Amino acid sequence: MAVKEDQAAPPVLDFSSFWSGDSEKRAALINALRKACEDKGFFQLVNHGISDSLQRSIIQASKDFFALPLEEKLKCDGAKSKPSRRGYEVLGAQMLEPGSKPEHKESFYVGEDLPADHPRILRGDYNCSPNIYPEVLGEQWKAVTAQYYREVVALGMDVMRSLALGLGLPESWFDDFMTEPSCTLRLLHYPPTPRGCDKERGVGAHRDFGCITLLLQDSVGGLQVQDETTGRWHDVTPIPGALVVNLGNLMMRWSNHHYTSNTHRVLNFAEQDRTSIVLFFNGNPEHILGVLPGCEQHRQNQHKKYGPPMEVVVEPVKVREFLNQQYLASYNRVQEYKV
Ligand SMILES: O=C(O)CCC(=O)C(=O)O
Ligand SMILES: [Fe+2]
Repeated sequence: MAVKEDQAAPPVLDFSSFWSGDSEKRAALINALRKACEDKGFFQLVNHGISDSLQRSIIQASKDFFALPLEEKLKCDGAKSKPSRRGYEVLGAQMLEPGSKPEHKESFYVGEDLPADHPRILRGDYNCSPNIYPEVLGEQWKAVTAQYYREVVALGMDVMRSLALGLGLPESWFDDFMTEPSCTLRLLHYPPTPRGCDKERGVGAHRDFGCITLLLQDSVGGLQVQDETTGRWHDVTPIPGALVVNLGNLMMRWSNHHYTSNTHRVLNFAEQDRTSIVLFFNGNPEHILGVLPGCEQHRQNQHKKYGPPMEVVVEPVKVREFLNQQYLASYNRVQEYKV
């Protein structure tokens, strides 16, 4: 395991202990996960079961797509498929940090691969639309994204089971919530972030909206997590083969701030392009969020002085409403942006 020089950087945890028959190792992992979730809600997982070759393939698939001419990418323009975001999204479409500039990233959204006549699509379920694929890249591209999607969603479910144990709940506690989960895979391309204006961002400072995020990054770097006590930014250094996992606001709210989401951003100040593959794991959109058992007492996060304001809301809310409000705000900011 890599020795980290930066003590504030997210811990690196070996997820194979979750599946091992060794109960001591498993308990030690659950304990380390719990601490990370209470502290910054950020950790890196190694030995998580997604093969190096699938990781290489999905990174390459992403690079192949973004290398296409703009007119080809625009054939996959997903702007019409809102609120189920699918397909290509141009540079500068989103703004997560109020007061920054529209973000210097382009992306491609992929959801569960359902046929157009699937009952969930016909019913108009939240985040259910047919995927849009770049025909020019053929069937193999589609197969790679679908396989990565399936494997990372399955891993997300096991991470949720480990988080349940960390909260003192049965391993299967989230299983109902995870039936027909609403998940979105986002391929992200960051050209070098322009210099010369301190408002430029690859992704502006934000906390994630949903339940958990599983992120595969290439070796370029640029992801930073904030110490919300001091305001200082710490690099989340790429570790070959590792997945960065972080908790979103949904998990923070549901756990009444026992588990926390944390502010992060991307500044690609390298001279090269950066690729990341992000899975937003959100659970069933119709699920109603109350407060998790054992978390009834609100946990004060008074040490958090930086980052977006943190509302403490306890009225039950549906997953899809909770997510939608946050997505809309991040896109509306670009509409309201004045140069
Ligand atoms: O690309 C990354 O490393 C992070 C992206 C991110 O934070 C997000 O999309 O929410
Ligand atoms: Fe994020």
